[in-house]
Amino acid sequence: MRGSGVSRVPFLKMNGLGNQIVVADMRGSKARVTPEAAIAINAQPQTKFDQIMAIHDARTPGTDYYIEIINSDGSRAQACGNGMRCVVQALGAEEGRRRFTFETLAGILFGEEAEDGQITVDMGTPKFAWYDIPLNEEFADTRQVELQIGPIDAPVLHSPSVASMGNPHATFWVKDDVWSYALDRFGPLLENHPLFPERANISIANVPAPDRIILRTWERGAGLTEACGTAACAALVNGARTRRTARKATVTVPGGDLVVEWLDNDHVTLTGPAEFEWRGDLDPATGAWTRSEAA
Ligand SMILES: N[C@@H](CCC[C@H](N)C(=O)O)C(=O)O
Repeated sequence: MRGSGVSRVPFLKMNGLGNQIVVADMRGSKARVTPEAAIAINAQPQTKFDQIMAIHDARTPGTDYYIEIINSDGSRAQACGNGMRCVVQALGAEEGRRRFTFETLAGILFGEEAEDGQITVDMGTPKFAWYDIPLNEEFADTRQVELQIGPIDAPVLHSPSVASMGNPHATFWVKDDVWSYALDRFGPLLENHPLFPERANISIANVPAPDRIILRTWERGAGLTEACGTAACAALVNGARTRRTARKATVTVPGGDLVVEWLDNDHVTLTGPAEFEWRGDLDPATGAWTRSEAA
Protein backbone atom coordinates (compact mmCIF):
# COMPACT_ATOMS: atom_id res chain seq x y z
CA MET A 1 0.00 0.00 0.00
CA ARG A 2 3.03 2.30 0.38
CA GLY A 3 2.78 5.64 -1.50
CA SER A 4 5.56 6.62 -3.89
CA GLY A 5 5.50 10.43 -3.78
CA VAL A 6 3.63 10.67 -7.09
CA SER A 7 0.33 12.52 -7.35
CA ARG A 8 -1.87 9.43 -6.99
CA VAL A 9 -1.73 7.46 -3.74
CA PRO A 10 -3.12 4.03 -2.86
CA PHE A 11 -6.24 3.83 -0.70
CA LEU A 12 -8.32 1.13 0.95
CA LYS A 13 -12.08 1.32 1.37
CA MET A 14 -12.79 -0.17 4.80
CA ASN A 15 -15.32 0.06 7.60
CA GLY A 16 -15.32 -0.23 11.37
CA LEU A 17 -18.74 -1.61 12.34
CA GLY A 18 -20.25 0.29 9.43
CA ASN A 19 -18.39 3.54 10.15
CA GLN A 20 -17.30 4.19 6.55
CA ILE A 21 -13.55 4.71 6.34
CA VAL A 22 -11.12 5.51 3.52
CA VAL A 23 -7.50 4.71 4.48
CA ALA A 24 -5.23 6.83 2.26
CA ASP A 25 -1.54 6.00 2.08
CA MET A 26 0.27 9.36 2.06
CA ARG A 27 3.65 7.91 3.11
CA GLY A 28 6.52 9.30 1.12
CA SER A 29 4.43 12.26 0.00
CA LYS A 30 4.54 15.83 1.28
CA ALA A 31 0.97 16.39 0.04
CA ARG A 32 -2.15 16.36 2.23
CA VAL A 33 -5.68 15.28 1.40
CA THR A 34 -7.44 18.57 0.68
CA PRO A 35 -10.94 19.43 1.95
CA GLU A 36 -12.02 19.69 -1.72
CA ALA A 37 -10.77 16.15 -2.39
CA ALA A 38 -12.61 14.83 0.68
CA ILE A 39 -15.87 16.45 -0.42
CA ALA A 40 -15.46 15.11 -3.98
CA ILE A 41 -14.72 11.57 -2.77
CA ASN A 42 -17.71 11.65 -0.42
CA ALA A 43 -20.00 12.85 -3.22
CA GLN A 44 -19.72 9.53 -5.06
CA PRO A 45 -21.86 6.61 -3.84
CA GLN A 46 -19.05 3.99 -3.98
CA THR A 47 -16.69 6.12 -1.90
CA LYS A 48 -19.18 7.86 0.39
CA PHE A 49 -17.36 7.84 3.73
CA ASP A 50 -17.45 9.17 7.28
CA GLN A 51 -13.68 9.71 7.74
CA ILE A 52 -10.50 9.55 5.69
CA MET A 53 -7.57 8.25 7.72
CA ALA A 54 -4.47 9.60 5.94
CA ILE A 55 -1.29 7.71 6.92
CA HIS A 56 1.74 10.03 6.84
CA ASP A 57 5.38 9.42 7.69
CA ALA A 58 6.11 9.72 11.43
CA ARG A 59 6.84 13.21 12.75
CA THR A 60 7.85 12.22 16.28
CA PRO A 61 10.53 9.70 17.35
CA GLY A 62 8.99 6.61 18.93
CA THR A 63 5.87 6.70 16.75
CA ASP A 64 5.27 4.61 13.63
CA TYR A 65 3.09 7.02 11.65
CA TYR A 66 1.27 10.34 11.82
CA ILE A 67 -2.45 9.95 11.09
CA GLU A 68 -4.49 12.85 9.78
CA ILE A 69 -8.27 12.43 10.08
CA ILE A 70 -10.61 14.18 7.68
CA ASN A 71 -14.41 14.24 8.02
CA SER A 72 -16.70 13.92 5.00
CA ASP A 73 -17.40 17.68 5.08
CA GLY A 74 -13.65 18.30 4.63
CA SER A 75 -13.01 19.36 8.26
CA ARG A 76 -10.20 17.89 10.37
CA ALA A 77 -10.98 15.65 13.38
CA GLN A 78 -8.61 15.06 16.28
CA ALA A 79 -9.60 11.43 16.89
CA CYS A 80 -11.47 8.53 15.27
CA GLY A 81 -11.66 5.20 17.09
CA ASN A 82 -13.20 3.09 14.33
CA GLY A 83 -10.83 4.54 11.76
CA MET A 84 -7.82 3.76 13.95
CA ARG A 85 -8.83 0.09 14.01
CA CYS A 86 -9.00 0.10 10.20
CA VAL A 87 -5.50 1.62 10.05
CA VAL A 88 -4.13 -1.04 12.44
CA GLN A 89 -5.64 -3.83 10.33
CA ALA A 90 -4.39 -2.34 7.03
CA LEU A 91 -0.83 -1.79 8.29
CA GLY A 92 -0.79 -5.13 10.11
CA ALA A 93 -1.67 -6.98 6.89
CA GLU A 94 1.08 -5.13 5.06
CA GLU A 95 3.85 -5.23 7.66
CA GLY A 96 3.09 -8.56 9.36
CA ARG A 97 3.04 -7.11 12.87
CA ARG A 98 0.25 -6.45 15.30
CA ARG A 99 1.11 -3.39 17.39
CA PHE A 100 1.49 0.22 16.24
CA THR A 101 2.06 3.63 17.83
CA PHE A 102 0.44 6.59 16.10
CA GLU A 103 0.53 10.34 16.47
CA THR A 104 -2.75 12.19 15.90
CA LEU A 105 -4.06 15.66 16.73
CA ALA A 106 -5.37 14.01 19.94
CA GLY A 107 -1.88 12.85 20.94
CA ILE A 108 -0.06 9.50 20.86
CA LEU A 109 -2.33 6.45 20.52
CA PHE A 110 -1.60 2.72 20.45
CA GLY A 111 -3.38 0.02 18.49
CA GLU A 112 -3.06 -3.76 18.57
CA GLU A 113 -4.73 -6.59 16.66
CA ALA A 114 -5.44 -9.80 18.61
CA GLU A 115 -5.28 -13.36 17.22
CA ASP A 116 -9.07 -13.36 16.77
CA GLY A 117 -8.94 -10.24 14.58
CA GLN A 118 -10.41 -7.92 17.21
CA ILE A 119 -8.49 -4.67 17.42
CA THR A 120 -7.95 -2.64 20.58
CA VAL A 121 -6.99 1.00 20.42
CA ASP A 122 -5.78 2.94 23.45
CA MET A 123 -7.64 6.20 22.86
CA GLY A 124 -5.75 8.17 25.53
CA THR A 125 -7.32 9.97 28.48
CA PRO A 126 -10.67 11.79 28.61
CA LYS A 127 -10.90 15.46 29.57
CA PHE A 128 -13.84 16.98 31.42
CA ALA A 129 -12.95 20.64 32.06
CA TRP A 130 -15.27 22.99 30.16
CA TYR A 131 -12.35 24.71 28.44
CA ASP A 132 -10.86 21.39 27.27
CA ILE A 133 -14.01 20.12 25.56
CA PRO A 134 -14.33 23.06 24.66
CA LEU A 135 -17.51 24.85 25.76
CA ASN A 136 -18.26 28.53 25.24
CA GLU A 137 -19.48 28.91 28.81
CA GLU A 138 -17.96 28.03 32.16
CA PHE A 139 -19.43 24.94 33.86
CA ALA A 140 -17.91 23.71 37.12
CA ASP A 141 -19.50 20.29 36.62
CA THR A 142 -19.69 18.87 33.09
CA ARG A 143 -21.48 15.69 34.16
CA GLN A 144 -24.66 17.60 33.38
CA VAL A 145 -24.69 20.89 31.49
CA GLU A 146 -27.54 23.23 30.66
CA LEU A 147 -28.51 22.45 27.09
CA GLN A 148 -31.84 21.32 25.75
CA ILE A 149 -33.78 20.89 22.56
CA GLY A 150 -37.54 20.99 22.06
CA PRO A 151 -40.19 23.01 23.93
CA ILE A 152 -38.72 24.94 26.88
CA ASP A 153 -41.13 23.37 29.39
CA ALA A 154 -41.00 19.85 27.87
CA PRO A 155 -37.57 19.38 26.24
CA VAL A 156 -37.08 16.32 24.04
CA LEU A 157 -33.39 16.01 25.00
CA HIS A 158 -31.68 17.87 27.83
CA SER A 159 -28.80 18.08 30.32
CA PRO A 160 -26.10 16.11 28.47
CA SER A 161 -22.83 14.98 29.98
CA VAL A 162 -19.95 16.40 27.97
CA ALA A 163 -16.38 15.21 27.51
CA SER A 164 -13.39 15.39 25.20
CA MET A 165 -11.90 12.18 23.84
CA GLY A 166 -9.52 14.39 21.87
CA ASN A 167 -12.68 15.54 20.08
CA PRO A 168 -15.80 17.09 21.64
CA HIS A 169 -18.76 14.93 22.68
CA ALA A 170 -22.17 15.46 24.27
CA THR A 171 -23.99 12.39 25.63
CA PHE A 172 -27.76 12.83 26.12
CA TRP A 173 -29.19 10.18 28.46
CA VAL A 174 -32.62 8.75 27.71
CA LYS A 175 -34.70 6.12 29.50
CA ASP A 176 -36.57 4.93 26.40
CA ASP A 177 -35.68 3.67 22.91
CA VAL A 178 -32.79 5.64 21.33
CA TRP A 179 -34.44 5.03 17.95
CA SER A 180 -37.55 7.01 18.98
CA TYR A 181 -35.59 10.30 18.72
CA ALA A 182 -35.23 12.27 15.47
CA LEU A 183 -31.44 12.49 15.70
CA ASP A 184 -31.28 13.44 12.01
CA ARG A 185 -33.23 16.59 12.91
CA PHE A 186 -31.75 17.42 16.33
CA GLY A 187 -28.18 16.36 15.50
CA PRO A 188 -27.27 19.25 13.20
CA LEU A 189 -28.84 21.81 15.55
CA LEU A 190 -26.93 20.51 18.56
CA GLU A 191 -23.66 19.94 16.64
CA ASN A 192 -23.69 23.64 15.72
CA HIS A 193 -25.08 24.97 19.03
CA PRO A 194 -23.27 28.13 20.26
CA LEU A 195 -22.25 26.23 23.42
CA PHE A 196 -19.72 24.32 21.26
CA PRO A 197 -17.18 26.69 19.66
CA GLU A 198 -15.61 23.77 17.73
CA ARG A 199 -18.96 22.03 17.14
CA ALA A 200 -19.55 18.64 18.80
CA ASN A 201 -20.43 15.01 18.23
CA ILE A 202 -23.95 14.40 19.58
CA SER A 203 -25.04 11.06 21.04
CA ILE A 204 -28.21 9.62 22.55
CA ALA A 205 -27.54 6.91 25.15
CA ASN A 206 -29.71 4.40 26.95
CA VAL A 207 -28.25 2.30 29.78
CA PRO A 208 -30.19 -0.97 30.21
CA ALA A 209 -27.53 -2.38 32.59
CA PRO A 210 -24.29 -1.04 34.14
CA ASP A 211 -22.27 -3.05 31.62
CA ARG A 212 -24.27 -2.06 28.53
CA ILE A 213 -24.96 1.17 26.65
CA ILE A 214 -27.15 1.53 23.57
CA LEU A 215 -25.90 4.47 21.55
CA ARG A 216 -26.70 6.47 18.43
CA THR A 217 -24.47 9.29 17.23
CA TRP A 218 -24.70 12.31 15.00
CA GLU A 219 -21.06 12.92 14.11
CA ARG A 220 -19.56 16.37 13.77
CA GLY A 221 -18.65 16.85 10.13
CA ALA A 222 -20.17 13.54 8.99
CA GLY A 223 -23.79 13.26 10.20
CA LEU A 224 -25.58 10.07 11.26
CA THR A 225 -23.21 7.10 11.34
CA GLU A 226 -23.47 3.37 12.00
CA ALA A 227 -20.77 3.61 14.66
CA CYS A 228 -18.63 6.25 16.35
CA GLY A 229 -15.79 4.92 18.46
CA THR A 230 -14.91 8.10 20.30
CA ALA A 231 -18.63 8.62 21.07
CA ALA A 232 -18.71 5.12 22.58
CA CYS A 233 -15.67 6.05 24.72
CA ALA A 234 -17.26 9.36 25.75
CA ALA A 235 -20.54 7.60 26.65
CA LEU A 236 -18.67 5.08 28.83
CA VAL A 237 -16.63 7.67 30.76
CA ASN A 238 -19.68 9.91 31.14
CA GLY A 239 -21.72 6.89 32.23
CA ALA A 240 -19.12 5.86 34.81
CA ARG A 241 -18.69 9.33 36.30
CA THR A 242 -22.46 9.78 36.61
CA ARG A 243 -22.73 6.31 38.21
CA ARG A 244 -24.89 5.00 35.40
CA THR A 245 -22.35 2.41 34.25
CA ALA A 246 -19.34 0.46 35.40
CA ARG A 247 -15.89 1.33 33.99
CA LYS A 248 -16.23 -1.37 31.35
CA ALA A 249 -19.24 -1.91 29.10
CA THR A 250 -20.40 -3.22 25.78
CA VAL A 251 -21.59 -0.29 23.73
CA THR A 252 -24.17 -1.30 21.14
CA VAL A 253 -24.17 1.08 18.18
CA PRO A 254 -26.29 0.67 15.01
CA GLY A 255 -23.44 -1.27 13.33
CA GLY A 256 -22.83 -3.73 16.21
CA ASP A 257 -20.97 -4.02 19.51
CA LEU A 258 -17.87 -2.25 20.80
CA VAL A 259 -16.21 -2.91 24.15
CA VAL A 260 -14.97 0.16 26.00
CA GLU A 261 -12.94 0.16 29.21
CA TRP A 262 -11.79 3.10 31.34
CA LEU A 263 -8.59 1.77 32.90
CA ASP A 264 -7.22 2.65 36.33
CA ASN A 265 -4.43 4.62 34.62
CA ASP A 266 -7.19 6.88 33.16
CA HIS A 267 -6.67 5.62 29.59
CA VAL A 268 -9.72 4.46 27.62
CA THR A 269 -9.51 1.39 25.39
CA LEU A 270 -11.85 0.64 22.51
CA THR A 271 -12.13 -2.89 21.08
CA GLY A 272 -13.95 -4.01 17.95
CA PRO A 273 -13.55 -5.26 14.40
CA ALA A 274 -12.37 -3.69 11.14
CA GLU A 275 -13.26 -4.82 7.64
CA PHE A 276 -11.44 -4.41 4.31
CA GLU A 277 -13.75 -3.86 1.30
CA TRP A 278 -11.71 -2.91 -1.79
CA ARG A 279 -8.72 -0.87 -2.93
CA GLY A 280 -7.83 1.81 -5.45
CA ASP A 281 -5.77 4.94 -5.92
CA LEU A 282 -6.73 8.56 -5.54
CA ASP A 283 -5.51 12.07 -6.17
CA PRO A 284 -5.30 13.77 -2.75
CA ALA A 285 -5.64 17.22 -4.35
CA THR A 286 -8.79 16.64 -6.40
CA GLY A 287 -10.30 13.42 -5.05
CA ALA A 288 -10.30 11.73 -8.48
CA TRP A 289 -10.00 7.99 -7.87
CA THR A 290 -9.81 4.63 -9.64
CA ARG A 291 -10.71 1.23 -8.29
CA SER A 292 -8.04 -1.48 -8.71
CA GLU A 293 -8.85 -4.74 -10.44
CA ALA A 294 -6.91 -6.73 -7.85
CA ALA A 295 -8.62 -7.66 -4.57
N1 LIG B 1 -16.08 8.06 13.59
C1 LIG B 1 -15.17 8.49 14.56
C2 LIG B 1 -15.19 9.91 15.04
C3 LIG B 1 -14.85 10.84 13.92
C4 LIG B 1 -14.53 12.26 14.27
C5 LIG B 1 -15.72 13.13 14.49
N2 LIG B 1 -16.65 13.19 13.41
C6 LIG B 1 -15.22 14.52 14.86
O1 LIG B 1 -15.16 15.43 14.01
O2 LIG B 1 -14.88 14.69 16.02
C7 LIG B 1 -14.88 7.50 15.63
O3 LIG B 1 -15.04 6.31 15.36
O4 LIG B 1 -14.42 7.88 16.70
